[in-house]
Amino acid sequence: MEEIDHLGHERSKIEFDVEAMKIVWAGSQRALEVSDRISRLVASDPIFRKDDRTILSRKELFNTTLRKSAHAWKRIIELRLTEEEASRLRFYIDQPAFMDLHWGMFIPAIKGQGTEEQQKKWLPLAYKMQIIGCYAQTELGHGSNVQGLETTATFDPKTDEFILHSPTLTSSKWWPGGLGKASTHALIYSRLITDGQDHGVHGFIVQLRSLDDHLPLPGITIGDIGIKFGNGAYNSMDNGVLRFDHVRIPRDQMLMRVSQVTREGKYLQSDVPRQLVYGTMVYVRQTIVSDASCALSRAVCIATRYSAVRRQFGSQDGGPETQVIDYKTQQNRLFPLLASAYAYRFVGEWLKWLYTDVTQRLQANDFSTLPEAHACTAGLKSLTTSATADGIEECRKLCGGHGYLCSSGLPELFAVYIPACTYEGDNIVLLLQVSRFLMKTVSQLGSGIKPVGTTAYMGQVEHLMQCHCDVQRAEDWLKPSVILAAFQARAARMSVACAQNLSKFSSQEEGFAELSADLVEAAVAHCQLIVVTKYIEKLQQAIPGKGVKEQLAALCNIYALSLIHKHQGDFLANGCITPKQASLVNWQLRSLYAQVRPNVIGLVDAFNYTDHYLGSILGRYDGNVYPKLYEEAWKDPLNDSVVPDGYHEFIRPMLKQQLRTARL
Ligand SMILES: CCCCC/C=C\C/C=C\C/C=C\C/C=C\C/C=C/C(=O)SCCNC(=O)CCNC(=O)[C@H](O)C(C)(C)COP(=O)(O)OP(=O)(O)OC[C@H]1O[C@@H](n2cnc3c(N)ncnc32)[C@H](O)[C@@H]1OP(=O)(O)O
Ligand SMILES: Cc1cc2nc3c(=O)[nH]c(=O)nc-3n(C[C@H](O)[C@H](O)[C@H](O)COP(=O)(O)OP(=O)(O)OC[C@H]3O[C@@H](n4cnc5c(N)ncnc54)[C@H](O)[C@@H]3O)c2cc1C
Repeated sequence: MEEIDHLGHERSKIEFDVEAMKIVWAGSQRALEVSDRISRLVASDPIFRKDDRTILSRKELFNTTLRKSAHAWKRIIELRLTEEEASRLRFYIDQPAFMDLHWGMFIPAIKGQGTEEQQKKWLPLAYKMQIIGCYAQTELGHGSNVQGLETTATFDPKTDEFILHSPTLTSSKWWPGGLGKASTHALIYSRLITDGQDHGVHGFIVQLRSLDDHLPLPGITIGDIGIKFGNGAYNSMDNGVLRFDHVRIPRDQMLMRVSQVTREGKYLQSDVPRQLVYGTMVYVRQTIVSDASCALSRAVCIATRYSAVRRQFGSQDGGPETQVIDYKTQQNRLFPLLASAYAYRFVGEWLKWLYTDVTQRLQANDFSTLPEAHACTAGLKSLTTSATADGIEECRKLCGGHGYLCSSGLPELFAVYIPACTYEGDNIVLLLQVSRFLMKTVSQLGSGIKPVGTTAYMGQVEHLMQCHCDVQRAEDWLKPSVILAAFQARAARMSVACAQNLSKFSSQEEGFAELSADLVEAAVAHCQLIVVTKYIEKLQQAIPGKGVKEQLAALCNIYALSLIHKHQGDFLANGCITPKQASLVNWQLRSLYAQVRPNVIGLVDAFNYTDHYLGSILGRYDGNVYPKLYEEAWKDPLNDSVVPDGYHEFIRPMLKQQLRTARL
């Protein structure tokens, strides 16, 4: 039987080349080919099914994690997948697992902080999965404050070993993914003590479990920390707890690229900055920005397709009701999220370039761009994950009641995504790092040090403090120079205001504590400017395909103008725009919504997500929502029997008792 495309009418209206847009979204023709091939491979393999995840018990769910990970590894070997293909495989399997931490943090940490010798010893074992590693930094008592970690690694010159110890309950390692049940090894961040002196936090490779029977090694207490938010979701991950009781490891298991301990127990610091110990977090924060575009685009794809299928009110003469996507309020909530998904994609691409550049410089002992890389990764991780978490929840609401069903895919996506606002650095703590960087930049203005990179705009601070926005008609808001000037003026004015207010305090520390809410807002303004700038720069490149650039430009304008609307308090209070110009933003936004409306199904089709990956009845490619929702309801285990288990024990006696009481 021929399949009906319930969204066919929508697809017939699309004004741009969707296939060309798929290439832009994927990054290149080759990346699209890899993504497409691997997503189909996953979708067609029954071991990777995920439609039952929300009803499995924790043990069953974890068992599927193990099965899927082992099967994925088998396929990687059999098909000789490249690193890129293997990473796509993990992405499309779409189930958080210990493998993420092994490949995503354990290996990068050894690469970034290990000496050549250490890399030679450990990386081949890790690459062949002969050991499984995790990243164990956070403790029960400290996560954000890394310098406050309490686990100790004390050098014993007699035996040439470090003794790992957990001196307090709060020093127990707590949260590391993969630690609870799967890992054989961990990168333990602990205080280095030599000759009674505390040298602060350093990384150590520690074996936790036997490679023969997986039992914990002597002196090690280890387990899972318990069930987390939401059904399914992040519960496939074995986040763990770990305590050491005087566990000995050889000296050469301290990662020694940044600093070394000699055979005699002497502590040596190399030229490499200490902050490199935090390097793995910079790497992962960068990947999290691209991940945000994936999570948001997934939610937006579901909400957009469903909004085109769903009809409510507005029927005239028995004709069809209005598609909810045609309500301006729906567009005003949904289209800025669609635009944000594209914006985060492009800023993620740029951040990847920045990270690659800083890594190459570090290898050549050029550390000059490290502060900028830290501020950008911290700030953009914070901005994009907060907006994505809120955006997923907004998409759920955009789908009305059906969005609350697990079969919409949105509750699980929300539950699995929201910890991104916390892991790899709490989002507020990270924004405070950005504001520190901004305050330093402002304090150096006029000292001869020219601001570069993402703070280069501060070089024109005098102009930015008094310039006026050049908008008279709504269409003027479409000029990239006008948008950039408004965002630059807002960011510069907010940072300068914070710096001026800070100078009123007797100490910098007191000022930072008192003004931290304002500092966070200044950091957000700076990060939004980066996203807008990188999107505009993307549009300056050649982008092939009929109508593709026009659609991307419309989305860029929607992204920027919806932010101006949302934060108009900042723009107005700082005198960057007038109330009249703020109202022209809304006029222009409405016109942009009308421009993209016929194309929105094409813009979400361009993500090229399979129905398996989306995991949503509401977001099905064919829009065949109602029959599938109806069918799905009958699969619920509660519907296995017509009369529920427990009827005779609980319902019947209640009913009978009421009957007796009524008769009395
Ligand atoms: C089959 C294939 C599979 C493939 C898999 C592929 C990919 C998967 C990828 C990844 C997995 C992704 C997700 C998995 C999910 C979850 C994992 C979660 C893991 C974790 O959460 S790990 C723990 C993370 N913890 C944190 O982020 C803690 C946050 N806190 C900090 O970062 C710091 O403590 C702090 C807040 C920055 C403060 O540090 P402190 O030492 O006190 O510093 P300051 O005094 O404030 O600053 C001193 C100085 O240093 C600069 N600085 C700080 N941090 C950095 C840095 N990271 N890099 C460079 N410089 C830094 C700071 O700016 C100051 O500079 P000054 O010039 O001002 O002195
Ligand atoms: C799902 C998940 C997976 C994780 N995986 C790992 C892992 O693999 N390995 C690992 O080592 N860790 C992991 N973590 C731990 C994670 O990195 C930390 O939880 C995170 O860094 C936040 O630290 P915290 O819990 O100490 O929060 P806290 O710092 O205690 O935050 C609590 C509140 O205090 C506020 N706050 C804290 N400091 C300040 C300040 N200076 N100024 C203003 N406000 C402040 C925060 O904004 C927040 O609102 C994971 C966590 C989660 C949730």
